[in-house]
Amino acid sequence: MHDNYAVFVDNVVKNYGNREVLKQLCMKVERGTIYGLLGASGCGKTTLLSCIVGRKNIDGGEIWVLGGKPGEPGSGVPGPRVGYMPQDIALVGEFTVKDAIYYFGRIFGMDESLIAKRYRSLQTLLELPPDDRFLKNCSGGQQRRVSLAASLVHKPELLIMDEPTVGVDPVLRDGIWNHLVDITRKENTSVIITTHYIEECRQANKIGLMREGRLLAEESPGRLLTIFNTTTLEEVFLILSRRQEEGRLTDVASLPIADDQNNTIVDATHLAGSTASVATVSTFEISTGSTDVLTTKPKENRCKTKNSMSTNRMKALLDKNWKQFYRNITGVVFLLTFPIIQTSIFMSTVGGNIRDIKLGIVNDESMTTACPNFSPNGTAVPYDFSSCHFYNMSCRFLTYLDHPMIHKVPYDTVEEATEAVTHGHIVGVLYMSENFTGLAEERIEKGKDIDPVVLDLSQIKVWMDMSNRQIGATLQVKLVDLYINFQNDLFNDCKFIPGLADLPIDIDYYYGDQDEPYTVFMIPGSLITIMFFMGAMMTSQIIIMDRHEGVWDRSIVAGVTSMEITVTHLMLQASIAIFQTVEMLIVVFAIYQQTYSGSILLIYLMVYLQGICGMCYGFWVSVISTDHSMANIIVTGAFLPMMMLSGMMWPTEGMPFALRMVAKCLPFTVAIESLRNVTKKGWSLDNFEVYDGLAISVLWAIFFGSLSLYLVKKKR
Ligand SMILES: Nc1ncnc2c1ncn2[C@@H]1O[C@H](COP(=O)(O)OP(=O)(O)OP(=O)(O)O)[C@@H](O)[C@H]1O
Repeated sequence: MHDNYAVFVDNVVKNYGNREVLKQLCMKVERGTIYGLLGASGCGKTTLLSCIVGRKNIDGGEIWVLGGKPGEPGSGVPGPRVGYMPQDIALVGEFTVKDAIYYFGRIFGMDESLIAKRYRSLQTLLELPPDDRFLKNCSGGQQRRVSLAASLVHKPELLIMDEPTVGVDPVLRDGIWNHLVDITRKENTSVIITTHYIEECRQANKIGLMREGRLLAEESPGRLLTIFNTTTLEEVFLILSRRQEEGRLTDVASLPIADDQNNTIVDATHLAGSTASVATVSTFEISTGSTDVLTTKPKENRCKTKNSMSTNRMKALLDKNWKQFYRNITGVVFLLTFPIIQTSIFMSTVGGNIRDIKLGIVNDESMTTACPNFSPNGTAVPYDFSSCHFYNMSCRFLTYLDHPMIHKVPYDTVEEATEAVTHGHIVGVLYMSENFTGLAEERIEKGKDIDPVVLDLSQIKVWMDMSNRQIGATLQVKLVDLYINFQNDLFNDCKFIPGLADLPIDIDYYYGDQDEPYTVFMIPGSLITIMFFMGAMMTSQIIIMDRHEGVWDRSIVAGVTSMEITVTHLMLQASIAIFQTVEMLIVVFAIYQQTYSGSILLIYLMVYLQGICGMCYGFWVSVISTDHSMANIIVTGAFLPMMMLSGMMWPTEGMPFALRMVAKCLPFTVAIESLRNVTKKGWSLDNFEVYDGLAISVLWAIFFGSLSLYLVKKKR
């Protein structure tokens, strides 16, 4: 029975949360007819059409389209048997008029010459703007006409249009209606059209008057006018709406039902006393009235509707994505310069040598930090094999503080200097006592027999402001280093055994060295996090844009699969990521001349895979987000915790055990460690600790990708 109808809607219920929008709605659209769906804004027309084209799931009842249920084999949707013009323009702003029509033509599997032919005829029919005009530069009405042309290009069996004539010139509107009448007659096309202009529906074979999720009546316009004895459909609608308010809607069911065998349409225009479009309507016969048409088998598919991935559709999608990308110059500039800017900023700001730390000097021995005319020559004089006379040791030591990191600020007293620390003018105070030289000599002379008071006074005292730990700790380490240098040189002058001044612990380095800047530790983390979050941001934004513009839904109705859309998006972005990865590596290893030990190809692969992983994560974010703002919040909100847990700034060994285990499972904790193993240790894929970094990127990419595809299919 359902085969007899283009669309058969049976007791359909649709809820948005607790709100019932479609209430046991029934609707029958015979093949080869025009069905006008009328109703006030918000009554559920768009929802009903979305359910018919399979973009929204229903909560009750059944829908049959061209003999099958939407989304199931044998139905017309999704696929080229249906032409769908949604309420929104649902086209890519970066498309030209011609691109838009060709995009859908290709998706529908038409060959280029056929698309060209159809395009020319639609151009004339719909007075389309010039070929090369970008849609974003077209007026709303022009965009709507292009959108209509896109739904007509493949001559579908069923045409579903959500308010196609809004903002269209009356003459052109009349032309569109004439065309619709023409294709229903000549090609047996079935048409469902919603409109706010109730009276234009006089040319429909049947109209459905919809209110608050229900059809008040479903009848030919002429019969409605006769039954209610009115001159306009507006009046009919008003009468029915009042009856619904009064709870007398049952009366509608008792209306005389249109005789299916009645082949002649009532001349509605004549009844209305209007002259508009008389010719078309009065001579038009309902082709669906005849039994043979009602039972006609669906037309054989002119275009293939396979659900598997199709090369043609993939090509069309890739072409669309590419045009969307390169015609958006701001986007291109951003995507290609962002990695360079980010990496350069990181390299220039993190781990660099700290300079000019203000250190207060109180030197009670010489009463000045300048130590005028000071020369270290002759300040350490050996006089036997085990002794040495010292002169002006405080000045000698201060010469070692002539280092770019330290800016010496002289103070007369410790109190003054401490005051300066409390006001943040300096970060520490270094003090040497009045008899510093003598005490230093005694300290060396007496060794283990030294008086503890002398030992204490012979020390260089330093008070540090450690509120900025990084500066305080750096200065502290530097002071110890400089003191060891000072003592080594001193002992050398005294002809003591070389190395006596060294710490009694000899540290050698397998990988890296003591002076390696902090930047080196951070590089793997920064490369991986920049790449990951750039991929996530790029993908989530582009996919959400596609969804919001309605291009995604429209393409799906046209027969494109979610998998094809996703794969083609990822293909383009993965190509962009190839360049972005190259740029980042050039900045780090060529411009900033950081050294690396392992294979550069492996380094490249590890960073690149994190970009892919980020893209899949971005895809997931786009699926669970309702809009750009939500996606931004999720991506940026996750950035800090993931970065903290990644061990890029502080080793994971510093975390509680349970948290460390969680951190290790995240996408880039292990990946960063693996990358560090390659860059610093030169390890290859033979080492599990490199291999696991690659594996975790791939596994997370697969996880996010599959989860997103599942959610996309489920969420309708
Ligand atoms: N995704 C959604 N979530 C929740 N409510 C929704 C959603 N989409 C639509 N609605 C609500 O469902 C009702 C029916 O909306 P629908 O868009 O189908 O109406 P319509 O008749 O097409 O209106 P219009 O002619 O203005 O487009 C409206 O009240 C709308 O606010």
